[in-house]
Amino acid sequence: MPFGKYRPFLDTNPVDLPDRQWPGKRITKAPRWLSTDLRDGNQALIEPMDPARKRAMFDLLVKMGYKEIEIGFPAASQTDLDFVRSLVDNDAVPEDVTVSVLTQARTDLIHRTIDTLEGFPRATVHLYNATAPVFRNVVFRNDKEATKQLAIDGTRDVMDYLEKVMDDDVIVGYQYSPEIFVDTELDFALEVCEAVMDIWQPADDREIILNLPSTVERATPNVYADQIEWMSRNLSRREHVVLSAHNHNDRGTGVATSELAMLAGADRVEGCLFGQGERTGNVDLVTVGLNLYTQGIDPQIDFSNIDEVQKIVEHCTRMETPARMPYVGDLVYTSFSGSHQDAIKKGFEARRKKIEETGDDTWDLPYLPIDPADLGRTYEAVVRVNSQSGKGGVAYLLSTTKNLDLPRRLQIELSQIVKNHTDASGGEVTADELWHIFADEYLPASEVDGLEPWGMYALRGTSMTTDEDARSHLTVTISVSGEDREITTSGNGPIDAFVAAIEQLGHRIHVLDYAEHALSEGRDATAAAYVEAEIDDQVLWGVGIDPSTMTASFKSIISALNRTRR
Ligand SMILES: CC(=O)SCCNC(=O)CCNC(=O)[C@H](O)C(C)(C)COP(=O)(O)OP(=O)(O)OC[C@H]1O[C@@H](n2cnc3c(N)ncnc32)[C@H](O)[C@@H]1OP(=O)(O)O
Ligand SMILES: CC(C)C(=O)C(=O)O
Repeated sequence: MPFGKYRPFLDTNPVDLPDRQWPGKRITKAPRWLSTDLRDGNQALIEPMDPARKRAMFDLLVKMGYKEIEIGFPAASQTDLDFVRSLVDNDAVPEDVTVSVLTQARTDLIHRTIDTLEGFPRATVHLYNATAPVFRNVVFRNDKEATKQLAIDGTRDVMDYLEKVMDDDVIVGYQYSPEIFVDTELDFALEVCEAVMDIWQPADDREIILNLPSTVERATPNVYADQIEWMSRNLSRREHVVLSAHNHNDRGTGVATSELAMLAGADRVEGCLFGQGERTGNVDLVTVGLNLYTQGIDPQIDFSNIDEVQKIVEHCTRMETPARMPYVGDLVYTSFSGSHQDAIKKGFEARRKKIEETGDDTWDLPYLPIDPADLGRTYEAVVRVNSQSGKGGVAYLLSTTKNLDLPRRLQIELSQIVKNHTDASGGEVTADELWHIFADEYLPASEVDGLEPWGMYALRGTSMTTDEDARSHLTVTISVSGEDREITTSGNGPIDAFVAAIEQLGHRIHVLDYAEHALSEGRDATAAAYVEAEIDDQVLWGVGIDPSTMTASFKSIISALNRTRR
């Protein structure tokens, strides 16, 4: 491949900042956010949003807490213009939300854009022109002076027209973007921004937003951070400047670029939900916001129902969210692989214990950087089982879906049985399928839908008394190949007595391990019993489930016994 035709970005765009400060900084608060879903996001859609979709997107952004929303490029089309007007006509903009509209630096477009703002109590006019060399040379065929003049004239046009048509009580802010800031010579970008400020005259209560886009992402994020810090240090009237980052994702590092920009002095971040936008998209506001959240910083945005956000965005944009999309993709809280599942299962157990014992709910779970529950996701999907899974995953799934708390060696035994299935099918075993595999193997007499009862032995009835020496006297009816046999025995406890009954059927049986627990609470509680037994030289587990703990334990022995003959 002819890589020689590309040049290192820093060869053409060096940044002289040997004493850069941003690497030593920390992000401590959320930036000001601007959502450009309805503008940069919308202009990149195969099918731009219709009015109903735009309104659904706008309402979502408001509900999530975005306070600055770019609602379109009203001079672009009647649809864009009608939508802007519909927000005023329907009184849809809450008092604490400022809408923003984009325009090129062309007088007719500026006038048309400002005309659409009639009736808004507050708004931002956003003007852009390209300042980068390739645009100056190829697109505009302008030199530096003419390029700067376009920005100056555009700004003056905005101010003059606002003065002419706007009521005094309307608050109109101003945003200027030198397009492809990253490709523009830094001193020239600064010169243009200063010239724009000379016209706008930022002051107390008259801020200016200087938005410095990586319109096309072309270098590593540290280079953009250097550029932002350089601008932040060199801009005059810095206290009246809102320095804004507008990052695209062409190299796949849009999020890192915005984050480093915050370290470097950006006060504001523009982007789109789930990274919609031109080409590879604008920076994903959800990821940047939730990255802050996972550092204990309030993003000031409500992500607590991420699935609803996803549903509405997918409806509005007609774009699907990839399964690996940070924080929202279908698979991002899911582990298939054994060691991950094992660690997650142990992590959840340790967390439960820590909260019970100390009340400390600090999040510290292996492989899960965020608590899925915070985003409205359930834990159910956290662990899924396929041929890469181990005992931990299988046990986790049975524990979360059926409350079964399997002893460790039973987990190992079951995991092998499940592996045989996954190796044969090659695919995933759902929680339902896992339950069927488990029930078919360990609950031969179960009434689980779709399973045929099987096994030579079945428990039909029991009656037990205990004498004053605590000896158990048991009469038990066991079906043997369809024929009921009543056996009377006694022992040092119910299990001992039941083992004696099994021995009367001609088996050698020795109980190695036993565990039981309640599956549910209350008067109709059910119990699960697990037994590991050596029966006629085979060592294996049995499981019993019954409202009576004693019957559950007998069923577990019958389960193991049947399994020796399967
Ligand atoms: C990086 C970004 O995302 S910027 C936003 C981009 N978004 C969009 O373009 C979506 C909306 N745009 C549109 O609907 C149309 O482009 C319109 C209505 C704004 C203008 O349409 P047209 O008048 O047909 O012009 P067209 O889009 O072809 O623009 C190219 C002309 O505008 C000039 N131009 C481009 N950008 C700017 C600007 N920011 N300021 C001033 N002039 C500009 C070009 O130099 C070119 O001039 P020329 O015709 O003299 O060569
Ligand atoms: C208009 C500007 C901010 C833009 O969208 C870009 O440069 O990507």
